[in-house]
Formats: sequence, structure tokens, C-alpha cells
Amino acid sequence: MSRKKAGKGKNGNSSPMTGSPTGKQNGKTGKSTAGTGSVVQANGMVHPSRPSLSNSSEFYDIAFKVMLVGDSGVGKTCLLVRFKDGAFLAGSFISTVGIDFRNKVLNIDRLKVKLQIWDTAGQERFRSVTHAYYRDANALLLLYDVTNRTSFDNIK
Ligand SMILES: Nc1nc2c(ncn2[C@@H]2O[C@H](COP(=O)(O)OP(=O)(O)OP(=O)(O)O)[C@@H](O)[C@H]2O)c(=O)[nH]1
Repeated sequence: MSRKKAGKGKNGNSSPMTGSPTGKQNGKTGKSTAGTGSVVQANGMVHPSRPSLSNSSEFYDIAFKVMLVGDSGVGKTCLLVRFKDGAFLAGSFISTVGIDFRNKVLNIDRLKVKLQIWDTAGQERFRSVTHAYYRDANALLLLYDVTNRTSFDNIK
């Protein structure tokens, strides 16, 4: 099986469309979860199993697009950063603007599996932007805050 390159910016991730250059905002300043370089079609969609145009040397055999969905503040970005970098984003809450993604390549059964994990903004005002990215997703992770019943109800 031929190997393809995984898209990877300088932070190990790529972000084709964030509401700000940083992907995160708190009303005043943004926090970066994004890097550079991406494989995006004209309609803004990224297809799994397509090779990235980045200059990374990390190859993969198969790719999947995964979306993190849920209310603002349920911990989508924290979950992604924890999974990707092993760190917990402590401190003040900075809300995601628009949409952002990070790549992670895992070795599973001797295959390099690239997960392109999209972190959507939970705020209502970004709903129309983030919904457009669901269409070709391979998996949706529905997140809620166990201490917030409304965030669970809103999963529907
Ligand atoms: N106690 C606790 N706090 C968490 C946990 N995960 C995230 N948080 C906190 O919850 C807040 C929101 O986390 P984010 O990951 O930015 O939330 P989000 O779902 O990405 O929010 P949006 O970007 O607005 O959609 C931050 O202050 C985090 O520190 C967790 O597992 N436990």
C-alpha cells in the first residue's frame, strides 16, 4: 500500500478555516490551536485519504475525518489538545472561532492511520459555518459537560 503525507503545520496541525488567524477567541485576544498548510477543496471540504500538500515527512496509509461537536465550553478543544499533544489547556476559557483542525497519525495494525480532527465552535453564531463541514465526516464525536444538563440536551 502506498503511503501518503499527513498534513502538518508547524504545530503539527492545519487550519484551513478559522474565524480568526488563531481559531480561538475570548472577545479580545485569540489563542492558537492552528498551524498552516492544508488540503482543502474549493468548497472548503477536506477528503479523507487524500495526501496533504504540506512539507511534512509524516506518511499515512488511510485517513479519517473526525468532527468534535457540542455546546460551547464542554471541552472540545481541551479534549483535542489532550489527545494530540498530551497537555491540558488549563486557565481561562477561550472560545473557538469558526472551525479548526489538527492531524494525528496513529499506528494501528501496522497501518499509519491519519485522524484529521475538526474542532468546531460551540457558539450558536458559528452553527452555519460548522454544519457545512459535517457532510463528509467519517465520525462525529458528540460532547457534553457532565455537570451541565443543557449541554447534554442540546446534543440532539
Ligand atoms: N474541570 C474540567 N474542566 C474542563 C475539562 N475540559 C475542559 N475544561 C475547561 O472547560 C473550559 C472550556 O474548554 P474548551 O475545550 O475550550 O471548550 P470548547 O468546547 O472547545 O468551547 P468552544 O470553543 O466555545 O466550542 C476551559 O476553561 C477548560 O479548562 C474537564 O475535563 N474538566
